[in-house]
Amino acid sequence: MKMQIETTPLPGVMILTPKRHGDARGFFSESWSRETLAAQGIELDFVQDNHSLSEAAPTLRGLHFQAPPRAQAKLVRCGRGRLLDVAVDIRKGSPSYGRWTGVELSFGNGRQLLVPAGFAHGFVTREPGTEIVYKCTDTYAPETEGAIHWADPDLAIDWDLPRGEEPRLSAKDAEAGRLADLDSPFTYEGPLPWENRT
Ligand SMILES: Cc1cn([C@H]2C[C@H](O)[C@@H](COP(=O)(O)OP(=O)(O)O[C@H]3O[C@H](C)C(=O)[C@H](O)[C@H]3O)O2)c(=O)[nH]c1=O
Repeated sequence: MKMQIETTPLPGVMILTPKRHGDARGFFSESWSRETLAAQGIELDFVQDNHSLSEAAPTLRGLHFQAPPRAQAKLVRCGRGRLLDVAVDIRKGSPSYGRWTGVELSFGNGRQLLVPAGFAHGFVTREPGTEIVYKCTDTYAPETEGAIHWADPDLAIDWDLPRGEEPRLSAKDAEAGRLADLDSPFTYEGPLPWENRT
């Protein structure tokens, strides 16, 4: 099996873990293959790869999204270090609207998180020098970007921060508003194709 596919408590958000072919040199893995995912009902065409380094820990980036028609699904993995990756359902009318899930991604566990369009995405790093790499199904469109505050009390995300430590943030993220004050540009259109297959 090339890719282990697991559900999370948040419908539509999936954990994809590629098989690592180990040998005396180290390992090889296919981190993404359109064919492998399509066979599981996950037909996504990625058009941009992103890579960011966060020097200090905890650094928190998010919660971000691009609005339709430039919405992005993302396939996220941790190239170096360790992070908690978080997705929030912001599709109006969704049975899981406003719910979040968090999964630890690390170079060690090789896990990847599939964040569908319609979900806000953010992460907090757990080691210095953590790198994140992720594929997106649309290109960068800053005019469509939206943000939700990482500590939105209605979301009540448990970022599991070290006691009393404030995360390093961008000014944009520090000033983000609450989901309740956002007219989300996303509307629930029913279960995602892969929700009923796994
Ligand atoms: C997202 C993006 C940014 N940039 C430029 C714009 C700024 O000059 C610089 C940093 O951008 P920003 O502060 O928005 O980067 P992050 O805070 O890491 O934002 C990302 O973090 C969360 C977790 C995400 O899921 C999104 O991909 C994205 O919003 O990179 C680009 O040139 N292309 C891009 O696609």
